[in-house]
Amino acid sequence: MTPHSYLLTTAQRQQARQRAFASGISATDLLEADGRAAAHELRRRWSARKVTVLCGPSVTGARGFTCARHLAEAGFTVRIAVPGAAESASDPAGELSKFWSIPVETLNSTVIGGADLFVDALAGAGSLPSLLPEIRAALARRPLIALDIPCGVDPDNGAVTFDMKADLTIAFGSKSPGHLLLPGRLHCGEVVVVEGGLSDALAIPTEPATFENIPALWIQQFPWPKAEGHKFNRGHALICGGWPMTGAARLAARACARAGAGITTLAAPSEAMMIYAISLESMIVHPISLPNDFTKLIATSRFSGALIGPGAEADEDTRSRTLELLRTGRPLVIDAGALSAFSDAPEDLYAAICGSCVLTPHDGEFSRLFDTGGDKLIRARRAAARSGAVVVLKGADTVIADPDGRVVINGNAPPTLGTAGAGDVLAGLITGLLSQGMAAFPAACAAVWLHGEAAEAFGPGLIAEDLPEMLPRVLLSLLNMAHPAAALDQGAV
Ligand SMILES: NC(=O)C1=CN([C@@H]2O[C@H](COP(=O)(O)OP(=O)(O)OC[C@H]3O[C@@H](n4cnc5c(N)ncnc54)[C@H](OP(=O)(O)O)[C@@H]3O)[C@@H](O)[C@H]2O)[C@@H](O)CC1
Repeated sequence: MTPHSYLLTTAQRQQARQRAFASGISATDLLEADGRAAAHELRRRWSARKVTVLCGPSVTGARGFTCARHLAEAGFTVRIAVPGAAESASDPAGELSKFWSIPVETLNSTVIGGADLFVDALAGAGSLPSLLPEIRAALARRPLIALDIPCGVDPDNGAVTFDMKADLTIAFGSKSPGHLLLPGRLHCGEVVVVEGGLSDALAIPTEPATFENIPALWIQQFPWPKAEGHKFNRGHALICGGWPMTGAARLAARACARAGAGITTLAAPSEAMMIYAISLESMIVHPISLPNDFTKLIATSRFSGALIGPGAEADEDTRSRTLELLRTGRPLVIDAGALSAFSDAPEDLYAAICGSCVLTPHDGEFSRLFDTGGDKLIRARRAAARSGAVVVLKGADTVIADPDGRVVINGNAPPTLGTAGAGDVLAGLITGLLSQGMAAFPAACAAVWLHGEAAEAFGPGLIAEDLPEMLPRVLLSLLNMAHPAAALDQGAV
Protein backbone atom coordinates (compact mmCIF):
# COMPACT_ATOMS: atom_id res chain seq x y z
CA MET A 1 0.00 0.00 0.00
CA THR A 2 1.47 3.37 -0.98
CA PRO A 3 1.58 6.21 1.56
CA HIS A 4 0.21 8.61 -1.06
CA SER A 5 -3.28 7.22 -0.75
CA TYR A 6 -3.40 7.32 3.04
CA LEU A 7 -6.47 9.05 4.41
CA LEU A 8 -5.69 10.74 7.71
CA THR A 9 -8.11 11.21 10.57
CA THR A 10 -7.95 14.29 12.77
CA ALA A 11 -6.11 12.34 15.47
CA GLN A 12 -3.61 10.96 12.95
CA ARG A 13 -2.95 14.47 11.61
CA GLN A 14 -2.31 15.71 15.14
CA GLN A 15 0.08 12.81 15.72
CA ALA A 16 1.88 13.65 12.46
CA ARG A 17 2.24 17.28 13.59
CA GLN A 18 3.66 16.09 16.90
CA ARG A 19 6.19 13.95 15.02
CA ALA A 20 7.12 17.02 12.97
CA PHE A 21 7.61 19.12 16.11
CA ALA A 22 9.73 16.35 17.65
CA SER A 23 11.91 16.40 14.52
CA GLY A 24 12.57 20.12 14.98
CA ILE A 25 9.97 21.59 12.59
CA SER A 26 8.03 24.46 14.20
CA ALA A 27 4.30 25.12 14.02
CA THR A 28 5.07 28.34 12.14
CA ASP A 29 7.11 26.42 9.54
CA LEU A 30 4.19 24.03 8.94
CA LEU A 31 1.58 26.79 8.71
CA GLU A 32 3.77 28.89 6.43
CA ALA A 33 4.26 25.97 4.05
CA ASP A 34 0.55 25.09 4.08
CA GLY A 35 -0.63 28.70 3.59
CA ARG A 36 1.88 29.27 0.79
CA ALA A 37 0.79 26.04 -0.95
CA ALA A 38 -2.89 27.01 -0.70
CA ALA A 39 -2.23 30.51 -2.07
CA HIS A 40 -0.19 29.01 -4.90
CA GLU A 41 -3.09 26.71 -5.83
CA LEU A 42 -5.52 29.64 -5.79
CA ARG A 43 -3.21 31.79 -7.93
CA ARG A 44 -2.88 28.93 -10.41
CA ARG A 45 -6.65 29.05 -10.90
CA TRP A 46 -7.60 32.71 -10.42
CA SER A 47 -5.94 36.01 -11.29
CA ALA A 48 -5.64 38.71 -8.61
CA ARG A 49 -9.07 39.79 -7.36
CA LYS A 50 -11.04 40.59 -4.21
CA VAL A 51 -11.01 37.69 -1.79
CA THR A 52 -12.41 37.34 1.73
CA VAL A 53 -10.82 34.64 3.87
CA LEU A 54 -13.04 33.29 6.67
CA CYS A 55 -10.80 32.07 9.49
CA GLY A 56 -11.90 29.90 12.41
CA PRO A 57 -10.04 29.46 15.69
CA SER A 58 -8.36 26.17 14.69
CA VAL A 59 -5.18 25.22 12.83
CA THR A 60 -7.22 25.56 9.62
CA GLY A 61 -7.94 29.18 10.60
CA ALA A 62 -4.21 29.79 11.02
CA ARG A 63 -3.62 28.34 7.54
CA GLY A 64 -6.26 30.82 6.34
CA PHE A 65 -4.33 33.76 7.84
CA THR A 66 -1.11 32.63 6.18
CA CYS A 67 -2.82 31.98 2.85
CA ALA A 68 -4.40 35.46 3.05
CA ARG A 69 -0.98 37.09 3.50
CA HIS A 70 0.50 35.21 0.53
CA LEU A 71 -2.49 36.20 -1.62
CA ALA A 72 -2.11 39.86 -0.57
CA GLU A 73 1.60 39.74 -1.46
CA ALA A 74 0.58 38.40 -4.88
CA GLY A 75 -1.69 41.39 -5.53
CA PHE A 76 -5.08 40.08 -4.35
CA THR A 77 -7.27 42.49 -2.38
CA VAL A 78 -7.73 40.52 0.81
CA ARG A 79 -10.02 40.81 3.81
CA ILE A 80 -9.92 38.45 6.78
CA ALA A 81 -13.15 37.74 8.66
CA VAL A 82 -13.59 35.72 11.84
CA PRO A 83 -16.84 34.55 13.42
CA GLY A 84 -17.40 36.37 16.72
CA ALA A 85 -15.47 39.41 17.90
CA ALA A 86 -12.48 40.23 15.68
CA GLU A 87 -10.25 40.94 18.65
CA SER A 88 -10.87 37.40 19.95
CA ALA A 89 -9.13 35.82 16.91
CA SER A 90 -6.62 33.38 18.28
CA ASP A 91 -3.11 32.73 17.04
CA PRO A 92 -2.62 28.95 17.13
CA ALA A 93 1.00 29.13 16.10
CA GLY A 94 1.79 31.63 18.85
CA GLU A 95 4.07 33.66 16.58
CA LEU A 96 2.06 34.06 13.42
CA SER A 97 0.41 37.36 14.28
CA LYS A 98 3.64 39.23 13.76
CA PHE A 99 3.37 38.41 10.05
CA TRP A 100 -0.19 39.69 9.69
CA SER A 101 -0.63 43.07 8.18
CA ILE A 102 -4.27 42.62 7.18
CA PRO A 103 -6.84 43.85 9.70
CA VAL A 104 -9.07 41.17 11.16
CA GLU A 105 -12.79 41.92 10.88
CA THR A 106 -15.88 40.38 12.38
CA LEU A 107 -17.73 38.15 9.92
CA ASN A 108 -20.88 39.99 8.80
CA SER A 109 -22.69 40.93 5.58
CA THR A 110 -20.45 43.97 5.02
CA VAL A 111 -17.17 42.10 5.02
CA ILE A 112 -18.71 39.47 2.73
CA GLY A 113 -20.14 42.01 0.26
CA GLY A 114 -18.09 42.76 -2.82
CA ALA A 115 -15.75 39.77 -2.70
CA ASP A 116 -15.15 37.81 -5.91
CA LEU A 117 -13.88 34.73 -4.10
CA PHE A 118 -14.25 33.25 -0.63
CA VAL A 119 -11.87 31.02 1.28
CA ASP A 120 -13.45 28.89 3.99
CA ALA A 121 -10.78 28.31 6.64
CA LEU A 122 -13.40 27.62 9.29
CA ALA A 123 -12.96 23.83 9.61
CA GLY A 124 -13.00 22.70 13.20
CA ALA A 125 -15.04 25.73 14.20
CA GLY A 126 -18.10 23.57 14.89
CA SER A 127 -21.43 23.94 13.19
CA LEU A 128 -21.30 27.75 13.25
CA PRO A 129 -24.98 28.41 13.83
CA SER A 130 -23.96 32.06 14.04
CA LEU A 131 -23.45 32.21 10.27
CA LEU A 132 -26.57 34.13 9.39
CA PRO A 133 -28.66 33.01 6.40
CA GLU A 134 -27.77 36.18 4.44
CA ILE A 135 -24.06 35.41 4.87
CA ARG A 136 -24.57 31.85 3.70
CA ALA A 137 -26.56 33.08 0.71
CA ALA A 138 -23.78 35.55 -0.19
CA LEU A 139 -21.16 32.78 0.08
CA ALA A 140 -23.17 30.60 -2.29
CA ARG A 141 -23.03 33.28 -5.03
CA ARG A 142 -19.24 33.23 -5.52
CA PRO A 143 -16.62 30.47 -5.79
CA LEU A 144 -16.01 29.07 -2.33
CA ILE A 145 -12.69 27.35 -1.65
CA ALA A 146 -12.33 25.32 1.54
CA LEU A 147 -8.99 24.77 3.23
CA ASP A 148 -8.65 21.26 4.71
CA ILE A 149 -12.37 20.45 4.49
CA PRO A 150 -15.54 22.57 4.24
CA CYS A 151 -16.87 23.96 7.47
CA GLY A 152 -19.40 21.56 8.96
CA VAL A 153 -18.00 18.37 7.39
CA ASP A 154 -16.50 15.88 9.85
CA PRO A 155 -13.11 14.92 8.37
CA ASP A 156 -13.19 11.53 10.07
CA ASN A 157 -16.49 10.20 8.75
CA GLY A 158 -18.04 12.65 6.29
CA ALA A 159 -20.96 13.52 8.58
CA VAL A 160 -22.37 16.97 7.82
CA THR A 161 -23.68 19.37 10.46
CA PHE A 162 -23.75 22.53 8.43
CA ASP A 163 -24.92 23.15 4.88
CA MET A 164 -22.06 24.97 3.17
CA LYS A 165 -20.83 23.56 -0.14
CA ALA A 166 -17.37 24.35 -1.50
CA ASP A 167 -16.48 24.44 -5.18
CA LEU A 168 -12.92 23.40 -4.45
CA THR A 169 -11.30 21.89 -1.36
CA ILE A 170 -7.57 22.17 -0.80
CA ALA A 171 -6.25 19.35 1.40
CA PHE A 172 -2.72 19.36 2.76
CA GLY A 173 -0.45 16.35 2.16
CA SER A 174 -3.28 13.83 1.97
CA LYS A 175 -7.06 13.59 2.03
CA SER A 176 -9.20 12.63 5.01
CA PRO A 177 -11.97 9.98 5.06
CA GLY A 178 -14.52 12.82 5.10
CA HIS A 179 -13.43 13.93 1.61
CA LEU A 180 -14.65 10.59 0.21
CA LEU A 181 -17.46 9.43 2.47
CA LEU A 182 -21.01 10.62 1.93
CA PRO A 183 -22.54 13.07 2.56
CA GLY A 184 -19.29 15.00 3.19
CA ARG A 185 -17.96 14.30 -0.30
CA LEU A 186 -20.91 16.18 -1.80
CA HIS A 187 -19.86 19.31 0.12
CA CYS A 188 -16.22 19.28 -1.00
CA GLY A 189 -16.51 19.99 -4.73
CA GLU A 190 -13.23 19.17 -6.47
CA VAL A 191 -10.62 18.01 -3.97
CA VAL A 192 -6.99 18.84 -4.69
CA VAL A 193 -4.13 17.67 -2.48
CA VAL A 194 -1.23 20.12 -2.22
CA GLU A 195 2.13 19.46 -0.68
CA GLY A 196 2.08 21.31 2.61
CA GLY A 197 4.54 21.39 5.46
CA LEU A 198 4.28 17.73 6.46
CA SER A 199 6.44 15.38 4.42
CA ASP A 200 5.04 11.99 3.39
CA ALA A 201 7.43 10.30 5.80
CA LEU A 202 6.03 12.23 8.75
CA ALA A 203 2.43 11.79 7.63
CA ILE A 204 2.38 7.97 7.48
CA PRO A 205 -0.24 7.27 10.13
CA THR A 206 -0.40 4.94 13.02
CA GLU A 207 -3.05 2.20 12.76
CA PRO A 208 -5.76 1.81 11.76
CA ALA A 209 -4.77 2.59 8.20
CA THR A 210 -7.36 3.92 5.79
CA PHE A 211 -6.68 4.44 2.08
CA GLU A 212 -8.32 5.90 -0.99
CA ASN A 213 -8.87 3.23 -3.64
CA ILE A 214 -6.30 3.97 -6.34
CA PRO A 215 -4.64 1.42 -8.67
CA ALA A 216 -1.24 1.91 -7.00
CA LEU A 217 -2.65 -0.02 -4.03
CA TRP A 218 -3.12 -3.25 -5.96
CA ILE A 219 -1.77 -2.93 -9.52
CA GLN A 220 1.38 -4.94 -8.73
CA GLN A 221 -0.81 -7.90 -7.79
CA PHE A 222 -3.17 -7.65 -10.74
CA PRO A 223 -3.34 -11.00 -12.59
CA TRP A 224 -2.42 -10.13 -16.17
CA PRO A 225 -2.43 -13.07 -18.61
CA LYS A 226 0.99 -14.70 -18.89
CA ALA A 227 2.66 -15.72 -22.15
CA GLU A 228 2.94 -19.31 -20.94
CA GLY A 229 -0.64 -19.42 -19.58
CA HIS A 230 -3.59 -21.41 -20.89
CA LYS A 231 -7.26 -21.53 -19.98
CA PHE A 232 -6.81 -24.16 -17.26
CA ASN A 233 -4.22 -22.19 -15.34
CA ARG A 234 -5.69 -18.70 -15.82
CA GLY A 235 -8.34 -19.29 -13.18
CA HIS A 236 -11.44 -21.48 -13.16
CA ALA A 237 -14.46 -19.73 -11.66
CA LEU A 238 -17.64 -21.43 -10.51
CA ILE A 239 -20.78 -19.25 -10.50
CA CYS A 240 -23.89 -20.59 -8.79
CA GLY A 241 -26.90 -19.66 -10.87
CA GLY A 242 -30.39 -18.95 -9.55
CA TRP A 243 -33.92 -19.53 -10.74
CA PRO A 244 -36.17 -17.75 -11.67
CA MET A 245 -33.82 -14.73 -11.45
CA THR A 246 -31.27 -15.92 -14.00
CA GLY A 247 -30.09 -12.46 -15.07
CA ALA A 248 -28.06 -11.87 -11.92
CA ALA A 249 -25.73 -14.88 -12.33
CA ARG A 250 -25.43 -14.30 -16.07
CA LEU A 251 -24.27 -10.73 -15.46
CA ALA A 252 -21.84 -11.99 -12.82
CA ALA A 253 -20.51 -14.71 -15.14
CA ARG A 254 -19.84 -12.26 -17.98
CA ALA A 255 -18.01 -9.90 -15.63
CA CYS A 256 -16.02 -12.80 -14.19
CA ALA A 257 -14.86 -13.92 -17.62
CA ARG A 258 -14.03 -10.33 -18.68
CA ALA A 259 -11.93 -9.98 -15.51
CA GLY A 260 -9.75 -12.73 -16.93
CA ALA A 261 -10.93 -16.08 -15.57
CA GLY A 262 -9.75 -18.74 -18.07
CA ILE A 263 -12.86 -20.88 -17.56
CA THR A 264 -16.19 -19.88 -16.08
CA THR A 265 -18.55 -22.69 -15.12
CA LEU A 266 -22.16 -22.02 -14.28
CA ALA A 267 -23.98 -24.34 -11.91
CA ALA A 268 -27.52 -23.97 -13.29
CA PRO A 269 -30.78 -25.23 -11.81
CA SER A 270 -32.03 -27.68 -14.47
CA GLU A 271 -35.18 -25.57 -15.10
CA ALA A 272 -32.92 -22.71 -16.21
CA MET A 273 -30.30 -24.78 -18.03
CA MET A 274 -31.28 -23.60 -21.53
CA ILE A 275 -31.42 -19.95 -20.55
CA TYR A 276 -27.88 -20.07 -19.20
CA ALA A 277 -26.55 -22.22 -22.05
CA ILE A 278 -27.99 -20.01 -24.80
CA SER A 279 -26.86 -16.72 -23.34
CA LEU A 280 -23.38 -17.66 -22.12
CA GLU A 281 -21.74 -19.04 -25.23
CA SER A 282 -18.19 -19.39 -23.94
CA MET A 283 -19.13 -20.82 -20.56
CA ILE A 284 -19.61 -24.33 -19.30
CA VAL A 285 -23.13 -24.76 -17.99
CA HIS A 286 -23.54 -27.59 -15.54
CA PRO A 287 -27.10 -28.69 -14.72
CA ILE A 288 -28.08 -29.20 -11.10
CA SER A 289 -31.18 -31.45 -10.88
CA LEU A 290 -30.77 -33.94 -8.05
CA PRO A 291 -30.10 -32.80 -4.44
CA ASN A 292 -26.52 -34.07 -4.46
CA ASP A 293 -25.57 -32.78 -7.94
CA PHE A 294 -24.13 -29.66 -6.41
CA THR A 295 -22.04 -31.67 -3.92
CA LYS A 296 -20.73 -33.83 -6.76
CA LEU A 297 -19.90 -30.78 -8.87
CA ILE A 298 -17.82 -29.08 -6.23
CA ALA A 299 -16.10 -32.36 -5.36
CA THR A 300 -15.02 -32.96 -8.96
CA SER A 301 -14.53 -29.44 -10.33
CA ARG A 302 -11.08 -27.88 -10.15
CA PHE A 303 -12.53 -24.40 -9.61
CA SER A 304 -10.15 -21.86 -8.06
CA GLY A 305 -12.80 -19.35 -7.01
CA ALA A 306 -16.58 -19.36 -6.62
CA LEU A 307 -19.55 -17.03 -6.29
CA ILE A 308 -22.87 -17.74 -4.65
CA GLY A 309 -25.84 -15.45 -4.07
CA PRO A 310 -26.80 -13.39 -7.14
CA GLY A 311 -30.39 -14.32 -8.01
CA ALA A 312 -30.46 -16.99 -5.28
CA GLU A 313 -33.33 -17.43 -2.86
CA ALA A 314 -32.42 -16.63 0.75
CA ASP A 315 -33.40 -20.17 1.80
CA GLU A 316 -32.04 -23.35 3.35
CA ASP A 317 -30.69 -24.70 0.03
CA THR A 318 -28.62 -21.57 -0.58
CA ARG A 319 -27.45 -21.62 3.01
CA SER A 320 -26.25 -25.23 2.89
CA ARG A 321 -24.55 -24.71 -0.51
CA THR A 322 -22.73 -21.67 0.86
CA LEU A 323 -21.50 -23.74 3.79
CA GLU A 324 -20.43 -26.52 1.41
CA LEU A 325 -18.42 -24.05 -0.66
CA LEU A 326 -16.82 -22.63 2.48
CA ARG A 327 -15.79 -26.12 3.55
CA THR A 328 -13.72 -26.49 0.36
CA GLY A 329 -11.45 -23.72 1.67
CA ARG A 330 -11.29 -22.25 -1.83
CA PRO A 331 -11.73 -18.49 -2.50
CA LEU A 332 -15.39 -17.53 -2.31
CA VAL A 333 -17.56 -14.46 -2.87
CA ILE A 334 -20.85 -14.44 -0.94
CA ASP A 335 -23.42 -11.98 -2.21
CA ALA A 336 -27.15 -11.13 -2.21
CA GLY A 337 -29.40 -14.14 -1.39
CA ALA A 338 -26.52 -16.13 0.10
CA LEU A 339 -25.89 -13.34 2.63
CA SER A 340 -29.57 -12.98 3.49
CA ALA A 341 -29.83 -16.77 3.92
CA PHE A 342 -27.92 -16.29 7.19
CA SER A 343 -30.16 -13.50 8.55
CA ASP A 344 -31.47 -15.76 11.32
CA ALA A 345 -28.04 -17.00 12.39
CA PRO A 346 -25.18 -14.81 11.20
CA GLU A 347 -22.93 -16.56 13.74
CA ASP A 348 -23.13 -19.72 11.61
CA LEU A 349 -21.71 -17.82 8.67
CA TYR A 350 -18.91 -16.20 10.70
CA ALA A 351 -17.97 -19.60 12.17
CA ALA A 352 -17.74 -21.22 8.74
CA ILE A 353 -15.64 -18.52 7.07
CA CYS A 354 -12.06 -19.55 6.46
CA GLY A 355 -9.44 -18.66 3.90
CA SER A 356 -10.06 -16.17 1.14
CA CYS A 357 -13.64 -14.95 1.44
CA VAL A 358 -15.36 -11.72 0.35
CA LEU A 359 -18.82 -10.59 1.49
CA THR A 360 -20.50 -7.96 -0.72
CA PRO A 361 -23.53 -6.59 1.15
CA HIS A 362 -25.49 -3.45 0.33
CA ASP A 363 -26.84 -1.60 3.37
CA GLY A 364 -29.97 -3.75 3.51
CA GLU A 365 -28.04 -7.03 3.45
CA PHE A 366 -25.47 -5.65 5.88
CA SER A 367 -28.16 -4.83 8.45
CA ARG A 368 -29.36 -8.45 8.33
CA LEU A 369 -25.93 -9.76 9.36
CA PHE A 370 -24.06 -7.11 11.31
CA ASP A 371 -24.28 -4.43 13.95
CA THR A 372 -25.30 -1.18 12.24
CA GLY A 373 -24.03 1.23 14.90
CA GLY A 374 -21.36 3.81 14.09
CA ASP A 375 -20.18 5.42 10.87
CA LYS A 376 -19.51 3.48 7.66
CA LEU A 377 -15.79 2.97 8.41
CA ILE A 378 -16.55 1.63 11.87
CA ARG A 379 -19.32 -0.64 10.58
CA ALA A 380 -17.23 -2.16 7.79
CA ARG A 381 -14.10 -2.55 9.94
CA ARG A 382 -16.07 -4.24 12.73
CA ALA A 383 -17.91 -6.56 10.31
CA ALA A 384 -14.63 -7.70 8.72
CA ALA A 385 -13.06 -8.35 12.11
CA ARG A 386 -16.17 -10.17 13.31
CA SER A 387 -16.65 -12.37 10.24
CA GLY A 388 -13.02 -12.94 9.25
CA ALA A 389 -13.92 -12.05 5.64
CA VAL A 390 -13.14 -9.04 3.49
CA VAL A 391 -16.30 -6.94 3.61
CA VAL A 392 -17.31 -4.77 0.65
CA LEU A 393 -19.96 -2.45 2.08
CA LYS A 394 -21.48 -1.13 -1.12
CA GLY A 395 -22.85 2.30 -1.92
CA ALA A 396 -21.80 5.47 -3.73
CA ASP A 397 -18.89 5.53 -1.25
CA THR A 398 -18.13 1.78 -1.12
CA VAL A 399 -15.89 0.82 1.80
CA ILE A 400 -13.72 -2.31 1.61
CA ALA A 401 -12.49 -3.66 4.95
CA ASP A 402 -9.93 -6.36 5.63
CA PRO A 403 -10.11 -8.37 8.86
CA ASP A 404 -6.62 -7.04 9.72
CA GLY A 405 -8.06 -3.51 10.16
CA ARG A 406 -7.07 -1.93 6.82
CA VAL A 407 -9.87 -0.09 5.09
CA VAL A 408 -10.12 1.36 1.59
CA ILE A 409 -12.71 3.94 0.52
CA ASN A 410 -13.70 4.07 -3.13
CA GLY A 411 -14.31 7.42 -4.80
CA ASN A 412 -14.72 6.76 -8.54
CA ALA A 413 -18.31 5.43 -8.72
CA PRO A 414 -20.65 7.62 -10.77
CA PRO A 415 -24.35 7.85 -9.80
CA THR A 416 -25.29 5.76 -12.86
CA LEU A 417 -24.03 2.68 -10.99
CA GLY A 418 -27.19 2.72 -8.90
CA THR A 419 -28.97 0.36 -11.31
CA ALA A 420 -30.36 -3.17 -11.02
CA GLY A 421 -27.72 -5.82 -11.57
CA ALA A 422 -24.68 -3.58 -10.97
CA GLY A 423 -24.02 -5.43 -7.70
CA ASP A 424 -24.14 -8.77 -9.51
CA VAL A 425 -21.50 -7.53 -11.97
CA LEU A 426 -19.28 -6.43 -9.08
CA ALA A 427 -19.57 -9.84 -7.41
CA GLY A 428 -18.58 -11.49 -10.71
CA LEU A 429 -15.59 -9.18 -11.13
CA ILE A 430 -14.26 -10.03 -7.68
CA THR A 431 -14.74 -13.74 -8.39
CA GLY A 432 -12.85 -13.45 -11.67
CA LEU A 433 -9.85 -11.89 -9.93
CA LEU A 434 -9.95 -14.28 -6.95
CA SER A 435 -10.06 -17.30 -9.25
CA GLN A 436 -6.82 -16.09 -10.86
CA GLY A 437 -5.07 -16.15 -7.51
CA MET A 438 -5.34 -12.51 -6.47
CA ALA A 439 -5.67 -12.16 -2.70
CA ALA A 440 -9.11 -11.21 -1.37
CA PHE A 441 -8.44 -7.64 -0.22
CA PRO A 442 -6.63 -6.35 -3.32
CA ALA A 443 -9.05 -8.29 -5.55
CA ALA A 444 -12.04 -6.61 -3.91
CA CYS A 445 -10.40 -3.16 -4.16
CA ALA A 446 -9.42 -3.69 -7.80
CA ALA A 447 -12.89 -4.94 -8.75
CA VAL A 448 -14.63 -1.99 -7.08
CA TRP A 449 -12.33 0.43 -8.93
CA LEU A 450 -12.82 -1.33 -12.32
CA HIS A 451 -16.59 -1.29 -11.74
CA GLY A 452 -16.54 2.50 -11.18
CA GLU A 453 -14.26 3.11 -14.15
CA ALA A 454 -16.42 0.99 -16.45
CA ALA A 455 -19.52 2.97 -15.47
CA GLU A 456 -17.69 6.26 -15.89
CA ALA A 457 -16.34 5.20 -19.29
CA PHE A 458 -19.83 4.28 -20.51
CA GLY A 459 -21.45 7.51 -19.32
CA PRO A 460 -25.19 8.27 -19.17
CA GLY A 461 -27.79 5.64 -19.98
CA LEU A 462 -25.83 2.83 -18.32
CA ILE A 463 -27.51 -0.48 -17.57
CA ALA A 464 -25.75 -3.38 -15.85
CA GLU A 465 -25.27 -5.28 -19.13
CA ASP A 466 -22.99 -2.48 -20.34
CA LEU A 467 -20.49 -2.90 -17.52
CA PRO A 468 -18.80 -6.16 -18.60
CA GLU A 469 -18.61 -4.83 -22.17
CA MET A 470 -16.73 -1.72 -21.01
CA LEU A 471 -14.08 -3.74 -19.19
CA PRO A 472 -11.72 -4.27 -22.15
CA ARG A 473 -11.31 -0.51 -22.50
CA VAL A 474 -10.80 -0.02 -18.75
CA LEU A 475 -8.38 -2.94 -18.54
CA LEU A 476 -6.35 -1.51 -21.41
CA SER A 477 -5.93 1.81 -19.61
CA LEU A 478 -5.00 -0.10 -16.45
CA LEU A 479 -2.45 -2.07 -18.45
CA ASN A 480 -1.10 1.26 -19.70
CA MET A 481 -0.54 2.31 -16.09
CA ALA A 482 1.08 -0.99 -15.16
CA HIS A 483 3.29 -1.59 -18.18
CA PRO A 484 3.28 1.37 -20.58
CA ALA A 485 5.51 -0.51 -23.03
CA ALA A 486 3.22 -3.57 -23.07
CA ALA A 487 0.21 -1.40 -23.75
CA LEU A 488 2.02 0.23 -26.67
CA ASP A 489 2.56 -3.23 -28.15
CA GLN A 490 -1.22 -3.62 -28.21
CA GLY A 491 -1.74 -0.47 -30.22
CA ALA A 492 -2.41 1.97 -27.40
CA VAL A 493 -1.00 5.43 -28.00
N1 LIG B 1 -31.80 -9.73 -13.55
C1 LIG B 1 -31.78 -10.28 -12.35
O1 LIG B 1 -32.00 -11.47 -12.21
C2 LIG B 1 -31.49 -9.45 -11.18
C3 LIG B 1 -31.51 -10.02 -9.95
N2 LIG B 1 -31.17 -9.35 -8.84
C4 LIG B 1 -31.14 -10.15 -7.63
O2 LIG B 1 -32.25 -9.77 -6.87
C5 LIG B 1 -32.07 -10.26 -5.56
C6 LIG B 1 -32.60 -9.27 -4.58
O3 LIG B 1 -31.73 -8.17 -4.48
P1 LIG B 1 -32.17 -6.82 -3.77
O4 LIG B 1 -30.94 -6.19 -3.31
O5 LIG B 1 -32.99 -6.03 -4.70
O6 LIG B 1 -33.17 -7.25 -2.61
P2 LIG B 1 -33.09 -7.52 -1.05
O7 LIG B 1 -31.94 -8.37 -0.63
O8 LIG B 1 -34.41 -7.96 -0.67
O9 LIG B 1 -32.80 -6.07 -0.44
C7 LIG B 1 -33.62 -5.00 -0.80
C8 LIG B 1 -33.92 -4.19 0.41
O10 LIG B 1 -32.72 -3.85 1.09
C9 LIG B 1 -32.75 -2.48 1.46
N3 LIG B 1 -31.59 -1.76 0.96
C10 LIG B 1 -30.83 -0.91 1.67
N4 LIG B 1 -29.83 -0.45 0.96
C11 LIG B 1 -29.96 -0.98 -0.25
C12 LIG B 1 -29.22 -0.85 -1.44
N5 LIG B 1 -28.12 -0.08 -1.50
N6 LIG B 1 -29.62 -1.54 -2.53
C13 LIG B 1 -30.73 -2.33 -2.47
N7 LIG B 1 -31.45 -2.46 -1.35
C14 LIG B 1 -31.07 -1.81 -0.26
C15 LIG B 1 -34.00 -1.90 0.85
O11 LIG B 1 -34.84 -1.65 1.92
P3 LIG B 1 -35.61 -0.23 2.00
O12 LIG B 1 -34.54 0.81 1.89
O13 LIG B 1 -36.53 -0.23 0.84
O14 LIG B 1 -36.27 -0.27 3.32
C16 LIG B 1 -34.58 -2.95 -0.04
O15 LIG B 1 -35.97 -3.09 0.13
C17 LIG B 1 -30.60 -10.61 -5.43
O16 LIG B 1 -30.46 -12.00 -5.44
C18 LIG B 1 -30.00 -10.02 -6.69
O17 LIG B 1 -28.87 -10.74 -7.12
C19 LIG B 1 -30.94 -7.93 -8.83
O18 LIG B 1 -29.56 -7.70 -8.61
C20 LIG B 1 -31.39 -7.25 -10.09
C21 LIG B 1 -31.12 -8.02 -11.35
